[in-house]
Amino acid sequence: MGIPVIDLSGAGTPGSPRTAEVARALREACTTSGFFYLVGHGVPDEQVRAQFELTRQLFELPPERREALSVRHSPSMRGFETLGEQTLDAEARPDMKESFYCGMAYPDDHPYVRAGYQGYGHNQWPAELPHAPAQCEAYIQTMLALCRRLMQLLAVSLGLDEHHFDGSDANPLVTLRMLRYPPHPADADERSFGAGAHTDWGAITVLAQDAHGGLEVRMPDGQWVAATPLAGSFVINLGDMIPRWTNDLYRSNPHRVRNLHSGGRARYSVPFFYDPDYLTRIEPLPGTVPEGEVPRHEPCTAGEHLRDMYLKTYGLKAAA
Ligand SMILES: O=C(O)CCC(=O)C(=O)O
Ligand SMILES: [Fe+2]
Repeated sequence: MGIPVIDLSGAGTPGSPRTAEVARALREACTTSGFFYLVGHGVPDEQVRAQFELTRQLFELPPERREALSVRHSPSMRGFETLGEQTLDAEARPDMKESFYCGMAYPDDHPYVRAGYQGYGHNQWPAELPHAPAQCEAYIQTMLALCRRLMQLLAVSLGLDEHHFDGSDANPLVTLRMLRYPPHPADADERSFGAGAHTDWGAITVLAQDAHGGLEVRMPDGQWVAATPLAGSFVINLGDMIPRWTNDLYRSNPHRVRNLHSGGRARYSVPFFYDPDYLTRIEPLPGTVPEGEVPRHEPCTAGEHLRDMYLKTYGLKAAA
């Protein structure tokens, strides 16, 4: 079994003619691989290309500048992280990737920032790249609109009203990450990864990957399958919040990265992580707990769920 391709054309807005057909394809993907390629999404190639160009520029900044803008100096986890700073798979070596995190900017007097909710706050931008803030903000808005549409299609795929999730992201908890993977070292062992095996934690991830490949997905039968780059597509996957929301009907499958196919060059990727409002309740959706059974997960808020995951892979201390 491979990673399916879903074509969003003709289903891009509520009530559009292919809505039911795309929802059926989504249900199939979400109950099996939890991953699919999305084509016909309407995001201009040029906008994605510009994000990769910016990613390259970010990692060309001198190490001392990246250190000055480290996530360690940001209460909202925005900025640079260096090689080895995250370990996604606790059994593996630290990840061989560097990244830059940014997100929607929330002002310091926003109630969620004042409450210290993880992930809400301002960004850290390098002054050397003055176009970065507006460009990333535009990309985030494009991705947010796409994810809102995907949530509508997910609702239809679950037999719910198309607008069931509308309004669940009054203060979206979204993260744009730009990643650089150095070439896989010749002396790497079986515990060396660009990104160790992990599931994503949030609701939906929209990944733009470059043409080199290197992402691998574990299918329900345990096989690792390459997410071979498909020009013009995004790789979409569900994070752990969706199984929690669907009583494990929909899957968040493990994936990992090894930069093995780039001919000794760096690999770049740009994932966007979509989560609803920090305070959105994540509990089984109507119709997902079979008659006579008890829910498989404790209810929580989206924010509580994410905070637990960050603590796990960064060894951060719990926020007071
Ligand atoms: O770089 C990739 O292809 C995947 C990155 C990833 O899985 C993540 O950041 O969660
Ligand atoms: Fe991931």
